[in-house]
Amino acid sequence: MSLYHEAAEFLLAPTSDGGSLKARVFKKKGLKSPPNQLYALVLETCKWSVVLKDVIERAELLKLERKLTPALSLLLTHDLLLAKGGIALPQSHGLRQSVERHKGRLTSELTLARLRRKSASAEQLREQVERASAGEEANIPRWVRVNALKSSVEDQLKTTFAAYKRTTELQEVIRSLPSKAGGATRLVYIDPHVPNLLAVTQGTDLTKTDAYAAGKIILQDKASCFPAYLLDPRSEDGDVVDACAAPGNKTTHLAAVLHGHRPDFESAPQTIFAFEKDSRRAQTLEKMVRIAGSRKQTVIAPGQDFLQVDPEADKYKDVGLLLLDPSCSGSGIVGRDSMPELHLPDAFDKQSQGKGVQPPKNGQTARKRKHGEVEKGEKEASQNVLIDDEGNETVVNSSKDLQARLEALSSFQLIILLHAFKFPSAKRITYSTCSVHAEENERVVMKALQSDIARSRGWRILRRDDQVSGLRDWDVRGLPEECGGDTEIAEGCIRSHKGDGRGVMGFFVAGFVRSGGDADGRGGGGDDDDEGPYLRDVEGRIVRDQLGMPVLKSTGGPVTLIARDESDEEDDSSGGTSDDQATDEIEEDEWDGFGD
Ligand SMILES: C[S@@+](CC[C@H](N)C(=O)[O-])C[C@H]1O[C@@H](n2cnc3c(N)ncnc32)[C@H](O)[C@@H]1O
Repeated sequence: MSLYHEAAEFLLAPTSDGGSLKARVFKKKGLKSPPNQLYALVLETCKWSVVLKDVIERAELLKLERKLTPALSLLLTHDLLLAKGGIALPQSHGLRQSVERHKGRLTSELTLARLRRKSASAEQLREQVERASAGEEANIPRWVRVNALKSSVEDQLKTTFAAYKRTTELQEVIRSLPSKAGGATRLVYIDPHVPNLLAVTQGTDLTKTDAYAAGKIILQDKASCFPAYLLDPRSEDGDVVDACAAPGNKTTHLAAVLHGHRPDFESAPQTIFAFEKDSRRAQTLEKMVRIAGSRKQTVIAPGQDFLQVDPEADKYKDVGLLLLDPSCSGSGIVGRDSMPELHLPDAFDKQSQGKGVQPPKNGQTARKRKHGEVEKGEKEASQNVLIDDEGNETVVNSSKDLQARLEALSSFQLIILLHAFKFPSAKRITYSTCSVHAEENERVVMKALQSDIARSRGWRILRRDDQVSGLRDWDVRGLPEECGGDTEIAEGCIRSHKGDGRGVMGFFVAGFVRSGGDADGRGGGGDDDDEGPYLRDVEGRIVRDQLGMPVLKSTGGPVTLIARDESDEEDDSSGGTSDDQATDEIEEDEWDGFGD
């Protein structure tokens, strides 16, 4: 079967058959064509179908070539007029000839279609098509976290984004489109909430940049950066746990925040324990941590279920902070199925007879139809597929199914949170999901706060006033009605909504702190320890001796100076050079999709 026949099948299949286009193409067994090529062809044809339908109908292609189906005519015309290499079939191939012999007519119809759309150039028409097909992704810029372990915002503005124009308006970035003619329309914006975060014009493949290959930039949605920033790990906080770590966006962010908070004196080494139950995903985590330059301080436990970890074990005795980002419904993720609306040209019999919709022939339809819309007879009932943040698909036929799925997820999420409460020295925890459902968010928080373990160990919500400044200023908060009307808890919860103009995905994060030791009188952080081991003045500044060394609460004396050995801080690059990082590229979906 040719590339075009395989592509036609995907073009016409309802999206409810197995999730996103990407998932459907890449998971399909026995394909003859390379999945990358197939995916690009179907997606691009779909984007252009609104223009190409017009071109094909006006050129009467289906009247002149009776053997061509509407789907094949779209795919072949797309490649003939818009693909660099033209139609990917031998010159003598019948399908190729059936379209190529009308090249003159089709080309002039494309020009006329462009002029009808008031586009001054082919480039402008392309921009129009991109914008029209972008769906909910049209409201999102490309978020780029500059990895403080390897680079800085200043560095990146001078290098990777040197051709970009600075703007202070996020909306301008969202509306901008890359121009092939130059960098004039490519914009960069420095985020005011999360340190080291940039928003840039969508549409440029940043995974091809040196900075990406070298781990200097990480493609991560803004909201996905909230948990590590909210947890705010510092040198005095001890070890850190990332309980559900792959693919590693937040693990590497934790390392970067820690690095940014390094005191100017030698402090105890800190370990990030990164647990990941799924061994395959743990490999991606390993790769990401290595590329990001934090492999040395991260202990990865591949295949390790966090719930099987003993909080009382000696090696976790110094764990002061935990980041929990468990599996969730993924309902806040933007662009899970980014397939644009398909516009099929009318079949010839309809065009000539002008008699309304003709019955579909051979799986073709004779009218515009939306993806996922199923012709009667093709399938009895349409199914909805819920794709979670790990890409797993669950068929959800009714609201009852959805409720059952949410119940299962939220019970697991609560168990993870209660398990984290048990770590004896823990003093701060963040809990996050990329779900929009209160069942997985505020309701889990409320149940956790009401649990026996929370009460006995003194866990409470991290109040808005006590949060890091960027998130204190973020004004989208939890739902009071889901927090039993408790505004302190609702205000402590942080939400983000897709499509609200802030350019982010749907997300939720809450922080927990301990306000006392546990029933056994064991340490814990609590208010007394919130400020860490150093003496602070009334304004919260660390008290220093005459030489500028911080004074320890425990001894009343200054910290002993040990020269920092810079060589210890070198990246662990032994695992891979930037060359192999470039070829060994992490799939973008995994890089920023699951965890977002
Ligand atoms: C939402 S994803 C985490 C995304 C990640 N925090 C990031 O930002 O890149 C959830 C991950 O938790 C893992 N997971 C689920 N249950 C787990 C458990 N009990 N112990 C450890 N990992 C678990 C899943 O395999 C999945 O990789």
